[in-house]
Amino acid sequence: MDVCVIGAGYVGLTTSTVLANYGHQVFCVEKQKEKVEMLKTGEVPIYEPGLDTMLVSSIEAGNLAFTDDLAKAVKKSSIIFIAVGTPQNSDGSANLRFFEEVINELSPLIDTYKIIITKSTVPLGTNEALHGKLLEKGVSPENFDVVSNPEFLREGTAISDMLHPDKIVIGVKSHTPIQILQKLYHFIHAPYMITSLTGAEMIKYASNAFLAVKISFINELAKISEAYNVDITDVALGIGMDPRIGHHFLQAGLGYGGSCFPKDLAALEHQSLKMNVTPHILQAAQLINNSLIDSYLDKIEKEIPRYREMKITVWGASFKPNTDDTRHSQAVKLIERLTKEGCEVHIYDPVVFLKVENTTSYKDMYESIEQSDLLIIATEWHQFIEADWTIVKEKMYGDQVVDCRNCIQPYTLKRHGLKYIGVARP
Ligand SMILES: NC(=O)C1=CN([C@@H]2O[C@H](COP(=O)(O)OP(=O)(O)OC[C@H]3O[C@@H](n4cnc5c(N)ncnc54)[C@H](O)[C@@H]3O)[C@@H](O)[C@H]2O)C=CC1
Ligand SMILES: O=C(O)[C@H]1O[C@H](OP(=O)(O)OP(=O)(O)OC[C@H]2O[C@@H](n3ccc(=O)[nH]c3=O)[C@H](O)[C@@H]2O)[C@H](O)[C@@H](O)[C@@H]1O
Repeated sequence: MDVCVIGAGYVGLTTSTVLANYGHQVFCVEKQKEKVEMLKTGEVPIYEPGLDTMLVSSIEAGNLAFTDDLAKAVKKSSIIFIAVGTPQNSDGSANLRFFEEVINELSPLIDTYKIIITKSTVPLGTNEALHGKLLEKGVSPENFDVVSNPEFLREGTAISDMLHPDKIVIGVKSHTPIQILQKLYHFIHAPYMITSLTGAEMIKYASNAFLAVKISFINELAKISEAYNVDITDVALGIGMDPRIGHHFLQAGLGYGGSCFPKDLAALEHQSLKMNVTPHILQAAQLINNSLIDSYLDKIEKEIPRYREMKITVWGASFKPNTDDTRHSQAVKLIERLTKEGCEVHIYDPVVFLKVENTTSYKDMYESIEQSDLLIIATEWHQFIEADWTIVKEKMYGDQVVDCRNCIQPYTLKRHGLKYIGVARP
């Protein structure tokens, strides 16, 4: 099938590459010219394991092309994905500027039947409004169907998540496009969840909100557990054994970040308040998440009152392991706070070379801890969990390690003469 994907971010690139890899003819349209030029040579602007190899082989097979020419791509395609960003406005609402720009550019180009699929996460009612707008702009109703097909991939495992999702959510106004979508996704074996356009939008927000609430729940329990000298990792393991609860998203620590959870919770809260519904749980989840950096700083101050005069190394800058994305990264926020407090901050991340004023970034993990008084682990990269603690002990001046992700066994550090500070890990 001939497909046009608008937006070459995480979602657009993964969608384009996977569809092209399974035999579809894909045009990926990106408005940033330098990004297009880079992608044409097979260079991927983001760190996403496995994406570069699949992208290059799709280009070589002649199934994937990059362009900034929307008109050309739309003309050749019967299926159009919108995968542009929907960032956060200062009042918490979703900013639909990019989405609306696409609709304005797209509508005059629709002169034969096209399925317009929204992959971007958009507020409730956006796809209904899109349908109305296209009619208003004079697009013939026979020439299009709008589909809301939200994406559930995670950064770091984007390809595998897209190939093996637990469901495909399809929001429609009419059943006409469903069979075509099933053909498009012939290589994915997952149940279809068919609902209304707005139902699909809500499923997407609800999924992210539920996962974020789960994280804030375990972080609240971690605070209570700490007060009672209970190990939160035991609690997470214990409650997770109940299949109704499950083990996922019960890792206590510095909280959630990234390009989606913070903005999607804020957007859902905004949509809820707009309808005079107070979203107590969503508000509490955000409140807890926003308190976590302070909690760790209080903890550090309690254990090491002179920490502001110290040389501190932070391991981790990305919002989670296996990505170079630092959008809304709790690690970066922590680094910025430490710098503001006057600490001398040194940083190492396996893929991010962070540039923050008054900090020093390193390309070598062990070099970054030379003569450090304190080591803070802010992102649970595998390299940190598997660190050689003998080297760490030798190189550091101090002996304290703050594990903001509860990702290291306390006794591993103790065995090497290092002091472990986690949350609720007696
Ligand atoms: N990042 C993720 O893991 C996931 C993101 N989402 C949602 O998918 C959407 C996209 O997210 P990302 O891929 O992270 O966004 P992104 O911000 O990384 O990439 C969006 C791309 O679209 C391009 N763009 C903007 N306007 C354009 C236009 N008029 N024509 C052509 N290209 C244009 C931008 O230049 C940018 O390269 C968002 O709504 C997000 O909430 C959903 C699931 C996962
Ligand atoms: O809409 C989106 O963009 C995506 O948002 C998340 O994916 P992602 O942001 O890539 O990352 P996650 O693995 O969900 O982690 C999000 C944040 O939660 C934190 N987290 C996760 C799990 C946990 O137990 N504890 C915890 O603090 C991570 O460190 C990270 O900062 C969702 O998991 C995806 O399903 C969704 O498609």
